[in-house]
Amino acid sequence: MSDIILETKGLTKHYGGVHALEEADFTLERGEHVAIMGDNGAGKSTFVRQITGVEQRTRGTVTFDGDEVHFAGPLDAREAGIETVFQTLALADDLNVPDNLFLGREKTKFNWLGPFRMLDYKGMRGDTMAGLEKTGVKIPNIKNSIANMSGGQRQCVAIARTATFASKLTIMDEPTAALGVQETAQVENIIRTLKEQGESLILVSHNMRQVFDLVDRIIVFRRGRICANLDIKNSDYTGEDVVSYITGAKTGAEYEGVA
Ligand SMILES: Nc1ncnc2c1ncn2[C@@H]1O[C@H](COP(=O)(O)OP(=O)(O)OP(=O)(O)O)[C@@H](O)[C@H]1O
Repeated sequence: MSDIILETKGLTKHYGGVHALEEADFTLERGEHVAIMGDNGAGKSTFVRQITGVEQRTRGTVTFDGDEVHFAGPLDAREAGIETVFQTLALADDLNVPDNLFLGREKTKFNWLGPFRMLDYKGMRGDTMAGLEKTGVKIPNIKNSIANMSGGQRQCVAIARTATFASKLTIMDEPTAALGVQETAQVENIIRTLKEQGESLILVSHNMRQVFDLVDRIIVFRRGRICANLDIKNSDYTGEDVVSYITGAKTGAEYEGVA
């Protein structure tokens, strides 16, 4: 089994004349936590959308868990083992926690009373509880609809999907952007738990403290291109260095010192 869980080569996305993503070469090792940083409009979300099947790339390759992949949509990516927590949470307000977690991939069981399969509510509740426990998320009552939960709780539910489905890669696009201090701390704790469990993670974030706290490596995007690859665990890069790459004051750290 290769140590690389995700690799992109020459990944490019043009929206008409807008070159949102240009020739992105990127690798993520199994169990590694990498942050993607960059100014507004730098191409971070575009990069995530090409990996998660939300959009079809203009060109380039994506290799996931050893296979070159062309996801037709987000469900395809999910089935392959990529769980994404988007900025817009993609949770259904009127549904409860298990229904949200299993939306689009409901668990069914054989119905002895008829010829059809039926929804396995008990099984889904059990798996939900296990997923929440694994990530340390505390939700008072999983049967409550999502609409009655705080922003932080909702975010935790979205993240708990990762543990429930034993995904191979979690991608979070600014998971704490809309959260308060306590809720942010809760989400960050879950990310630490995922690290301890060996989960691979891509974290899109503007929060320098958070990134230095949580990840092994920072990738900086600028004007659609990867302009820096900074191994922050094994070097003395500072937040100032990262800002210099984000603004373009510094250049030339693409895949420096990393295979
Ligand atoms: N559907 C689209 N159609 C046309 N242009 C787009 C589309 N989506 C993104 N863009 C453009 O592509 C560029 C990259 O956008 P993207 O959303 O990836 O940036 P970002 O780094 O995620 O920014 P932010 O931090 O603000 O979320 C921007 O110039 C944006 O206007």
